[in-house]
Amino acid sequence: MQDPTPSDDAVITLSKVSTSFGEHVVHSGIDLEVRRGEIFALIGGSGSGKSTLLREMILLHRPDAGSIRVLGVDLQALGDGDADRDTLALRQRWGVMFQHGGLFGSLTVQENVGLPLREHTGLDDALIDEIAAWKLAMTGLEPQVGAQYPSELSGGMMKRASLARALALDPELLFLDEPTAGLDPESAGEVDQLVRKLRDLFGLTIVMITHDLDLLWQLADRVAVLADGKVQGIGSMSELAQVQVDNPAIRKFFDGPRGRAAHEQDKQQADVHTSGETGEPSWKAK
Ligand SMILES: Nc1ncnc2c1ncn2[C@@H]1O[C@H](COP(=O)(O)OP(=O)(O)OP(=O)(O)O)[C@@H](O)[C@H]1O
Repeated sequence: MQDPTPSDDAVITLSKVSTSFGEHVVHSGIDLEVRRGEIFALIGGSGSGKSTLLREMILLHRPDAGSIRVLGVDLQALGDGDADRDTLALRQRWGVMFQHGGLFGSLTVQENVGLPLREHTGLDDALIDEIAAWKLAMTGLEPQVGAQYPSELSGGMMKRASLARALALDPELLFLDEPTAGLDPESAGEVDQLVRKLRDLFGLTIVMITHDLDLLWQLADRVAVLADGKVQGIGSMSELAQVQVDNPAIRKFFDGPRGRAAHEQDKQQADVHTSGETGEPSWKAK
């Protein structure tokens, strides 16, 4: 299931990454690869080190050992801090949507979305506003939302605004931390479709952390399961569903009512496809 040789289209490569906090070992030799254009998910129980790994990929934390290459750049070779020119250049090639949005409460939505452009480009204010309005439209927000403050937004709108900001600099790579957490099923389904659309339209590579099994079955091309400091398995959800029988760490995600329900939905989808029916599969109607 796991591809042992690094492929030419690798956008992120982790090799023997180890991380500890004091005596607490979080990662002990993580190897994985994210390929261009795929939607790659990191899953694992609480405390398994998903967020730490994501933070390491975006230069917010340095591992104790091992190497991480992102977009062809060896992160260890970069200098510390934002003042380093290469670090700054690399940061501009990815966008991050944080779990709680990470929007500044004192700025309007449009100002939040325009912030990366103000920080990293010499564009004038009028052009920045225009680009920010376009990014908001891309994520399905009405133009008037730009004048609102984050506290006035619903959870789903907040996720969209945060996504618009992550897209501000036209990134090649997008990191999504729990993109559907805290959303009702309808809003979660809309975020799912939006992320898929963005990938298809712009060829983005997407790395996400999620506990949302529906999202995993519907959106993720490949999934890495973290447990006990290691990657326990990497593959499509269907592939993981096959191997979970022999691996208790992976089985956890398929056991329990939510896991079984999501798996059932996948099987129903397969049945719809093989029976030749057309239209939206039943599991889409959440
Ligand atoms: N800055 C830190 N200092 C000390 N310990 C930390 C720090 N950051 C993370 N940890 C510990 O590392 C472990 C992994 O944390 P991490 O947040 O990466 O897990 P996670 O898989 O994302 O969990 P969750 O699903 O609950 O968000 C946890 O035990 C956490 O307490």
